[in-house]
Amino acid sequence: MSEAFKSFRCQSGFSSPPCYASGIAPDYFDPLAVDPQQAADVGRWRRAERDRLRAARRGLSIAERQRADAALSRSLRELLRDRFDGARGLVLSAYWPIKGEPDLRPLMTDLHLGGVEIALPVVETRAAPLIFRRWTPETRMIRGHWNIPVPPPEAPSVIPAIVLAPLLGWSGDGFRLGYGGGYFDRTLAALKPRPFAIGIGFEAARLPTIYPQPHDIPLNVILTEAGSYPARQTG
Ligand SMILES: Nc1nc2c(c(=O)[nH]1)N(C=O)[C@@H](CNc1ccc(C(=O)N[C@@H](CCC(=O)O)C(=O)O)cc1)CN2
Ligand SMILES: Nc1ncnc2c1ncn2[C@@H]1O[C@H](COP(=O)(O)OP(=O)(O)OP(=O)(O)O)[C@@H](O)[C@H]1O
Repeated sequence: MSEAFKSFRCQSGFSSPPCYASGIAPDYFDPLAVDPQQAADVGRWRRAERDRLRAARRGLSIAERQRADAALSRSLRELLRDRFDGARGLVLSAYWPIKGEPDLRPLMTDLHLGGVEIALPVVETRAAPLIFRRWTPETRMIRGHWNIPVPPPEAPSVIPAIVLAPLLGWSGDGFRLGYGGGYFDRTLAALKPRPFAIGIGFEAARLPTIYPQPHDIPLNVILTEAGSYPARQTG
């Protein structure tokens, strides 16, 4: 018996299949459950869409961005007020904008001053769930994986109740296309209880579908500069 399997043995010493099943993490994602040909086709389509969407986003003017950032900040504030009583005392994971993502940093500061605990995602281990570190306007950021600015290791690690997920692409049924690392899906799959996930993106990045795969987890709501799309009531 391999070392890995030994650790799943029942207390009683029996090693029946149900016993193994109880030892497998409920968020385990089985790559063999996916048709490899279909997964390869979707992967190719997603890579092409990511390139197209990144180019389209680069084409937005400064004025269009500023209008979208202001509209998104307003509707996020309203959502937090209506659904979370303002989220005072809750941990909200935001993001440090890269590659033309909507910039909500002024709102991060306002929320912090209003008593919301702000965190930022950090890739600490590749191809693993993200961790989250506390951010305040005084935090001195360092360069993390992919050069994304992140809080330093001294910043306390926290578990968010609400997570903002920047969208490269999105669909009306609540699915997200990101940069292809699978980080948000892994993180939402691993966190118990699952945080309330809010997608933040541009209206123009809407797709008819992202061809959801078994690992894709829909967001609870998607906000764009043009509206709010309630995908799921709870996670
Ligand atoms: N501003 C911001 N911060 C964020 C995210 C985000 O989308 N936006 N993330 C949201 O998740 C996490 C970082 N996401 C990442 C996603 C992909 C790769 C990456 O290495 N991409 C490879 C392709 C990977 C593959 O295809 O397997 C590449 O583009 O070369 C890195 C970080 C955490 N922080
Ligand atoms: N829960 C999971 N467990 C294991 N692997 C996963 C999980 N979720 C996603 N992945 C892997 O990550 C890869 C990329 O996923 P996907 O195309 O959905 O990325 P993405 O959501 O656009 O990326 P990101 O969230 O980093 O911006 C998938 O091919 C999948 O194999």
